[in-house]
Amino acid sequence: MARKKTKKRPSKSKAPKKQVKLPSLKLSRKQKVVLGSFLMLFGFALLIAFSSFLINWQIDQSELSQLSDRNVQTRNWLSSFGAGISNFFIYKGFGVASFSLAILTFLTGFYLFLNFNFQRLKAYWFWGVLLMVWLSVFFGFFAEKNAMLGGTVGFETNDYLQDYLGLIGTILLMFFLAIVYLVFRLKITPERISVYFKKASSDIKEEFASDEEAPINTMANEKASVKQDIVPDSPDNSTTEEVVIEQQLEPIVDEPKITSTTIEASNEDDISMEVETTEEEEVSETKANKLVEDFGEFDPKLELSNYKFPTIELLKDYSNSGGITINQEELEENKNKIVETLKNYKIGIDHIKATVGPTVTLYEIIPEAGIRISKIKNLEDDIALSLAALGIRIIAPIPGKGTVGIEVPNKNPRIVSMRSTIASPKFQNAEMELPIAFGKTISNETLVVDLAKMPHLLMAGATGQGKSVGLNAILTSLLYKKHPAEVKFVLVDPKKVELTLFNKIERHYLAKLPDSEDAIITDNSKVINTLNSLCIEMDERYELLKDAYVRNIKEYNAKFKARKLNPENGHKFLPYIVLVVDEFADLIMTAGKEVETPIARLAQLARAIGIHLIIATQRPSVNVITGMIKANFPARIAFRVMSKIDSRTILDNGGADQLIGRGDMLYTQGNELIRIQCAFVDTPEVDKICEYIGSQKAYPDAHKLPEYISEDSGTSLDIDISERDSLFNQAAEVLVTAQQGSASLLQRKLKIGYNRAGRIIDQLEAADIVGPFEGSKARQVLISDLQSLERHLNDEES
Ligand SMILES: Nc1ncnc2c1ncn2[C@@H]1O[C@H](COP(=O)(O)OP(=O)(O)OP(=O)(O)O)[C@@H](O)[C@H]1O
Repeated sequence: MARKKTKKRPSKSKAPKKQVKLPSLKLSRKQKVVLGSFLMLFGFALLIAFSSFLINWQIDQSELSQLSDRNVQTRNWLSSFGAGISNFFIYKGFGVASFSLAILTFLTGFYLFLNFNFQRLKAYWFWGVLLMVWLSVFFGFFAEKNAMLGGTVGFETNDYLQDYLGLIGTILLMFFLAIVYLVFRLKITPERISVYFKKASSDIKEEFASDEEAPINTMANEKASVKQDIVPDSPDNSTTEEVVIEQQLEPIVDEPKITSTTIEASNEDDISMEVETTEEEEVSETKANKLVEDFGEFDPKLELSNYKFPTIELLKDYSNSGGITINQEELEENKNKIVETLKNYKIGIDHIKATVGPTVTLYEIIPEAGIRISKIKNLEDDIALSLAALGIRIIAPIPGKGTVGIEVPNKNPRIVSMRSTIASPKFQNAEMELPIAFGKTISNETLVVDLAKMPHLLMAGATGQGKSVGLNAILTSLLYKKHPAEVKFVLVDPKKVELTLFNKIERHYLAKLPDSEDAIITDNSKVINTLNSLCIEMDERYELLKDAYVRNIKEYNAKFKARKLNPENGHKFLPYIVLVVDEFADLIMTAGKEVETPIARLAQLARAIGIHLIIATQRPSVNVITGMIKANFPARIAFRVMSKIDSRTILDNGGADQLIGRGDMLYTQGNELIRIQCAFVDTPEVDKICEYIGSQKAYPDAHKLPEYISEDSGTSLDIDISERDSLFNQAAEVLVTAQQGSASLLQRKLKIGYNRAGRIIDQLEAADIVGPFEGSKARQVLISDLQSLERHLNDEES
């Protein structure tokens, strides 16, 4: 199997190289302008020549053989040149379909002139040329009436096809090719056509309905549409093209239904009484189903529907730097050494088996009957010393197997390329929320894990042992699998160099505070605001989940996609948020508790609502990785560390001090330790990926995190009664009457948005009217009735 793979690789890598070479012909901006102008004018000239050829070709034809003669006069508007080139393309070539060549040439010039991304142009050429050939063959059917229509290519190809397939066969083939074009290029499918017709008919019905009952315009008849201006990402951003995307977000009516009955008076003295019962309508399944039927499921990716995931060719193939070579001599030598060493300690071996990994080989030993494994375990250090090689790790016993494992580093370690892990079927077919391809295990299997299940990751390793490469591997994995609508990164990089490359994908994948300029946070003091803002985001998301009666982000998003949640009530599609903190030790040293508290809070609570933390540190000392942090980060990665103590701090186990560095790592998700060779992704590769993503159409701005007002200014705002929301008193009355401290109740009763309701709740908390946030439960209301509320507010004012 492994051999097959290595054989395939060279052929795979050859094909893309050809593709990459084409655009690598780098032109300066000036050259592009000159060449672009030339091509535009040339395209225009072709258009003129072709048009005039259609009118004058019969007259000019006799002159064609003597075009080089200066005295020969042609009728073509571009004279001999026009007549010659048109004859070549139209008469001898593709007939009238050749006009597409003129248009494509013009377009190429236009793209060069304005320095647009060539990605789309390639598609124009591909489909344009195909369409030209098809049209030419199609017009070949009419060659007898007008030979000019299909040109020689059209006529000959048509003739050739008819000889083999007959007229009907050729027509069927052409029809089939037309379908292929419609489906792949114009994306026309039966479902789309039926949705279009259904929408048209419902629009007409609505039109009639609104004419008849114009005044009773209920919410259900209104259509909420999201309009978004998208700035195309030309490298210099000099031009702005406005694209309007409309997505039907029809609200689901959940207004209370009021029914009233009247109890008539039985005799004259009696008074009749009207009884009103209010019944809250449930979110109707059928209504949501109908919306899904009409408009399809909500598609969060629609805004960037043309987004293309980075291609595997952007990653380098390191497979030639070694391949899996089984060095028999080395294996034999190590085996003998192990057998001899153990013999010195009077441990006999029954059976020994070797598994060759990318950087280390695992020798699995079954000791002779009667030898207790605990004996080997006690001799662990002595055996390691006797084998005298860096990176030896003894696992006694291997969990679940009852054998003893000795890991010995290979003389020629192999680089595990990111390309090979990304291309592995395990990663490609991973049905995970946030799949990460870490690298390869000792048995050469790609290890793919779900960050969403971890749910947070702690990473440690001495300097230069592969931590930054590891972080890049994680981020790269997510970039290869997740659409910009599905995941956002918050990057904290005090070293200011490691993560800056990701700046290029700011408007696709990064999230930042509303008032900050840079998405990547390099200033420690700003980290505190961001962490607190994430806590607010977390609280808001919990409220949304509670309103939607779901337990986690996955269920919430599924419900939102099925159009069962009303965007008018603040519901929205929630992307996952991955917070990456490089050099956590540095942060703790400068900011201390202020950072630790929100991190611990996020780590404790954020798993259900899709915020995941990855924290990396060089110094895994106990004052950096405190008990509170450790307790909430069950998933840990250790690259090589300098001491056994460090290894114990990070893994609760030794072993990380025995690693060999360069991406050799131990991974645990709470139970056993797995030794992995981390996938290697170099800075230029990450740069290329970011460049590829960054050059595509983006969102107008980075994803906005909620605004965080730091504590000092926050309390002054709350204490300052004059700055309270104008609906503050009304809101207090609503909550005290209902005895329920929920933002969604305020939204419904006061008809306000989610953010405003959240702000009012905060002000109510500051005024001691409602209690603090309690996770999934509603807040407690601290005042029992309206009279007490009035007294409370009066006391405050005086
Ligand atoms: N997975 C890997 N495979 C092969 N070589 C690696 C791997 N990871 C790291 N290396 C090698 O180790 C070098 C240092 O790695 P890296 O920059 O990730 O270290 P670091 O732990 O982040 O160091 P620092 O903490 O100082 O930033 C790399 O330049 C590379 O040559």
